[in-house]
Amino acid sequence: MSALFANKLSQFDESGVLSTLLNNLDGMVFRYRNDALSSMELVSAGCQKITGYAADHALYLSRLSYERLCHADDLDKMRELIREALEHQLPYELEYRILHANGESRWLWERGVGVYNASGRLEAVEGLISDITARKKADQVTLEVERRYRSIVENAIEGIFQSTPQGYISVNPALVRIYGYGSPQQMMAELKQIDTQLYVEAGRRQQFMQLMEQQGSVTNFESRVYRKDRSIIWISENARTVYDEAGKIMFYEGTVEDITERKLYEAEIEHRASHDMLTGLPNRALLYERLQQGIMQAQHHNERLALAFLDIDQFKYINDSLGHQAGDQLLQIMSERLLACMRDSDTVARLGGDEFVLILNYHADADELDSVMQRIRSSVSQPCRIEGRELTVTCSIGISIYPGDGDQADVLLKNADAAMYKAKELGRDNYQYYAGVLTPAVADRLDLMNKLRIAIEARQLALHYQPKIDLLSGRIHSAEALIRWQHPAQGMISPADFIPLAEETGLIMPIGEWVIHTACAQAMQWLMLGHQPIRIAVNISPRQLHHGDLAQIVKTALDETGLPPSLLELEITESMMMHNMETSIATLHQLKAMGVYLSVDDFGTGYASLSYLKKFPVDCLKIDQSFVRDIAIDRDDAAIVKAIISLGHILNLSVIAEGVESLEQASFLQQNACDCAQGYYFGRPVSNEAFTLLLDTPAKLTDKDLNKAGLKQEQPQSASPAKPQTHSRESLY
Ligand SMILES: Nc1nc2c(ncn2[C@@H]2O[C@@H]3COP(=O)(O)O[C@H]4[C@@H](O)[C@H](n5cnc6c(=O)[nH]c(N)nc65)O[C@@H]4COP(=O)(O)O[C@H]3[C@H]2O)c(=O)[nH]1
Repeated sequence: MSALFANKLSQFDESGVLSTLLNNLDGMVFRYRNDALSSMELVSAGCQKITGYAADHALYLSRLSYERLCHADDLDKMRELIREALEHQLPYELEYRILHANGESRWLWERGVGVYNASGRLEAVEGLISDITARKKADQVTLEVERRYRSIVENAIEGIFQSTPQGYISVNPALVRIYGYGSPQQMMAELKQIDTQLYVEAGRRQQFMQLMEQQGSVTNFESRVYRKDRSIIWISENARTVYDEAGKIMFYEGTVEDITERKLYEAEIEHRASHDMLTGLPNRALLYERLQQGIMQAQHHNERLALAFLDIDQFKYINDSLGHQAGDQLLQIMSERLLACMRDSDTVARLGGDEFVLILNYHADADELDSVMQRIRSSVSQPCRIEGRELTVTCSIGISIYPGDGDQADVLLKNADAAMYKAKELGRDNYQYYAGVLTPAVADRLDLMNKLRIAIEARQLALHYQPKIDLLSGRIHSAEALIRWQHPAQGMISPADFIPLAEETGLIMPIGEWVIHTACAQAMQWLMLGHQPIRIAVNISPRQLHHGDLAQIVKTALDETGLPPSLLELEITESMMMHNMETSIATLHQLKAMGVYLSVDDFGTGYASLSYLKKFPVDCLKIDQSFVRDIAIDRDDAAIVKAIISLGHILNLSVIAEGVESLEQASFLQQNACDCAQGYYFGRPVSNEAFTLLLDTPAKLTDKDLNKAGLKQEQPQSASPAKPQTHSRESLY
């Protein structure tokens, strides 16, 4: 310590205790007089550390000298503050920067107080100065962190908020934008009742606060909210509760994301999955859901529910004759009309095609339902303009009612469908209630239809084969494939029972395709096994000829199985060919061009005439079994059969008779130059295994048989049969 400083101190502290204390202080104690130079009376040793200069340095002979170390920017403020405090006899406190002897800038904190005499005049100023550089730096860092934080908050794309149960305490510009306000201040001032002003769903804010209280946070809390202009958007909130030291909730803070676009997209995807694209109506999946809900509700309230199955009567005709676009337009018009007839709480769904299903919440009596059905019928049958034409259609409706007609969605639908079918049977353009229409016949039919739907996949269908015999050689010449349905519970079901149903429901398309493919594969197998070439005949139904792509299906089957086209025969009834003649002729020409063999089935039962027959590229006439049955005893039938044989030969067609059950019938046909015959007499339809065995064994129509009837001349096996008739007989290839 310098001599000067020690001297000064000793004036105050004779014992030295005070000077030791002051010099050990982590700061610098000072006292200067209130004279012209502000002469220093006391500066403690801390001066060295704080300023880098020794306390008794000439510099400190006056306060003014000390002030030269001060940062120019802080000096005036410092002086002014001290002057004002002293003038009012108050202590002062200030912070300023100085230049340390080592060239560094330091922050100092100074606290001073004036010393006044009895008359109140300022005698001296004394005080303490400490180095607060470290704290200032820390403050700076804190400030920087805060600045950065603020910048993140201000510039975030997500909305950020702090709120209390009473309202917002801070919000960022993004949130202000999301909620459509002008500024954070405006938003916080106007949006006071968050629960009612913001959330669309009542009680949503309470749920938010409850979760915050229970879990301390919420994640992806999705809600619909009102913007300032009352438009509605979807938001997702993530927030946490901030507690004070005592564990009391101070506020909630969190982020808000506008998820409206995502929600709209999700809604669109959901809509597509549950609605029909053409009409926008609920589809089958949504119908089931609504129906199940409706049933539950009706059950709960002990009410009834009506389900109406509606089918547009002439739709197929319009679709076929005017084209799909016209059909689509008609369906759109119909769906709008149906919607207009229903209440908002009811459902109109489209199952596909021209089938609509309506769910009616049905509170009142049957009259109410009747009047709705009348309204629907009259609305559907109003004329509509499609592609410049005026069209009028009608509809058939079947109605089932919960709980009387079923308490399961499936059952109600099935029963409404049955009732609709009844309405169709009763001449269309009417509606029928299920109760009362379910005759055993209808029930059986529905049952059969449902079973048939799964028959192919369940491998319950099989083909049996019936031989067709060449009457000249007595040998198997070809085979007719006849479908068999082996039902696990019901046993063998006759095609006569299910083929018409399959035709009506459209199931004939997959079934028919399966038959063609299986028959081709079988004939090819026989060929591969080394048997003589056996032509396989397949029955074609009207829908296959008129609505499917028969030529393509046949081509695919031939390509896939490798069967030569000439070994495939298609049997088409004459009535089928007469209907929709132009399409029929075109399809038959396509098939003929491929090399497929074509026969007219059930010949003689339709309206075929010579002139028509000439137009069709057919190879063979098949005389219907109703004429064959009595040829031996009925002269008329015998005459008809003879005439058909002649007619066929005149047209250069082969002729076959079906339903041949006796030797007499076979003899008659042979005598009258019929080329082939088929019937129980020669062989019943049998399984493929049995038919393969048949091919290995001699023909049933043995030489002995034919000789007995005086028909057959013995002929060597290898020799080709003589041609007794004048008409040509095509070769198998
Ligand atoms: N009384 C008597 N009947 C005989 C005799 N010989 C054969 N039949 C039977 O007469 C039917 C001949 O077939 P269809 O006239 O085409 O009549 C067929 C045909 O229209 C249809 N069908 C059968 N299989 C198919 C198929 O795969 N596709 C299509 N679309 N229809 C088929 O079902 C009808 C009935 O078939 P099936 O019950 O197999 O009955 C067969 C056959 O078993 C006989 O000597 N006497």
